Amino acid sequence: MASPETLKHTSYPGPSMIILEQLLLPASPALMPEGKQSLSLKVERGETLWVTGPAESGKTTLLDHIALRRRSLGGAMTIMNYDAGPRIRKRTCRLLQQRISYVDAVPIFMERLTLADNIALPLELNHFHKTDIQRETESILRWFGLGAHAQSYPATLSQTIRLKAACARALVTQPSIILVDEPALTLCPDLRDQLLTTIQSLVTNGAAALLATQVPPPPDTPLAGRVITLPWQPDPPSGDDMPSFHAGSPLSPPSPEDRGFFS
Ligand SMILES: Nc1ncnc2c1ncn2[C@@H]1O[C@H](COP(=O)(O)OP(=O)(O)OP(=O)(O)O)[C@@H](O)[C@H]1O
Repeated sequence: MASPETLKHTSYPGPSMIILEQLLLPASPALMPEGKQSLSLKVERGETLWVTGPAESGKTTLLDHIALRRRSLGGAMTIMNYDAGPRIRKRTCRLLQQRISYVDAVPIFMERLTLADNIALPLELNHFHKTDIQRETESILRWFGLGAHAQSYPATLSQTIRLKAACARALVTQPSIILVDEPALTLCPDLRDQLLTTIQSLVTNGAAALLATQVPPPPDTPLAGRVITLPWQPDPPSGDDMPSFHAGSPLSPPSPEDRGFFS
């Protein structure tokens, strides 16, 4: 099989998947006097970070920045050892986005494609071989119990099924960074538990996950991790003023060549 054009883990040997240095994010003026906050943090390989906070505290905006969907208002961002700030090259941005998956609040589908074809799309964009695409797509459809909807069109499906499909599409490539916004974590308890269990396996293999919710995760969550609260109120500096969250060893992130994960 031709090797897909992707970022191999050897190109980012350090343990940090994400480094934010005084990244300027908006927040409701009702929460932050100037309507903005400055966030510095590191997220390591094999780490889960729960991003909590009230409505309009900047959770979605933070995920959008890490997904490289928004230009930052200021500060610096490094993703997998690449400068992901305003001067990021188009090619680097495209390659990083192939390793970042985002289950956003209102997932958008190609409405003229079936659910199965929508889920296969990230594999096609990563130039996987046809037989691999078929096998991986069928596996993840089964994994998320979406087999009966495989040939349906997204517009004909309920919101829960669309969110399930968005989760399948986000995870089919076994990404290095997984971002999940609130609805997939709150709409349906069964979906939430299955999603968190699946992400836990990817995190154990070295991925990093950021999950946004208004309320902190319950103690019995299948995906334990560090919790931060927005809007960000940094502690007074004490030597190293950047909080560094070390959880787990610097494992290699899962590679797209690892087969059968969802079988
Ligand atoms: N493009 C933008 N330009 C300026 N301000 C923005 C932009 N997008 C969002 N905001 C503001 O940033 C603040 C944070 O919004 P965000 O959607 O990140 O909040 P949230 O914590 O995800 O909220 P919720 O829990 O309600 O989803 C809000 O006050 C919003 O109005």
